[in-house]
Amino acid sequence: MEVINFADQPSLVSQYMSELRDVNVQNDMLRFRRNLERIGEIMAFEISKRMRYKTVDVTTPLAVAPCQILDEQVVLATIFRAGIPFHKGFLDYFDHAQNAFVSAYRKYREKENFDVFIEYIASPKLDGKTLIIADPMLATGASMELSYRALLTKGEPAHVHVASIIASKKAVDYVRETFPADKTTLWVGAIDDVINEHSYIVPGLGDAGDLAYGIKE
Ligand SMILES: O=P(O)(O)OC[C@H]1O[C@H](OP(=O)(O)OP(=O)(O)O)[C@H](O)[C@@H]1O
Ligand SMILES: O=c1cc[nH]c(=O)[nH]1
Ligand SMILES: [Mg+2]
Repeated sequence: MEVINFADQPSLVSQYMSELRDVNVQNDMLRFRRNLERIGEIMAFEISKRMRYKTVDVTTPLAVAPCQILDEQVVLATIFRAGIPFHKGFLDYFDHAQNAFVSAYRKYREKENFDVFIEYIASPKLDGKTLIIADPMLATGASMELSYRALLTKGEPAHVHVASIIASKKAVDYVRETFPADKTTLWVGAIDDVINEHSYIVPGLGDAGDLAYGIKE
């Protein structure tokens, strides 16, 4: 599995990442959501460079111009709730994409132990398509794996791009073990070393869903 880490090269993504992490900036919910979106836009553009294009003739007011257009059917999947602004960034670039939505939530058995439940899925058929699954946080990797398995009930994608903003080292290894190596690419804004006893990424950024939409009960 190929892993592309935006932290390996200087770019504006680093600036947006610093604002997402910063306790003095991240409490501005509008900016927090917009930064998730902006990183989604940039990742969409970088992923688009790996896609297949075909040449078509386009009529301009003066003549016919040969133009390259996307020759893959993209499906943009996301995981509620923190995935929503990140997904929007992708959708603003892949405007002809189909979309899939999955809900995954942690149900705590006790303080430190939880199961992840998938309750909702809405997806088009996925056979032969390019699936991008966008979720800003990849902590244990459980939500991503279970969402992917739920999506596989809708068909077998030709390629899977897993897009995340912060991944733990453990989750990168987990995705490597559980996703098909020959047709998965993992895109991340940063990889952090630690996940704590509550399965939060450290240093991470905190609870992405709460920061984007407000604290839940
Ligand atoms: O890799 P994991 O250990 O499964 O954790 C990652 C999940 O945690 C976050 O969602 P959360 O469950 O907090 O729900 P939310 O988006 O509603 O805040 C995040 O958006 C991922 O879906
Ligand atoms: O660090 C983490 C882990 C899971 N979910 C989050 O929002 N943040
Ligand atoms: Mg959350």
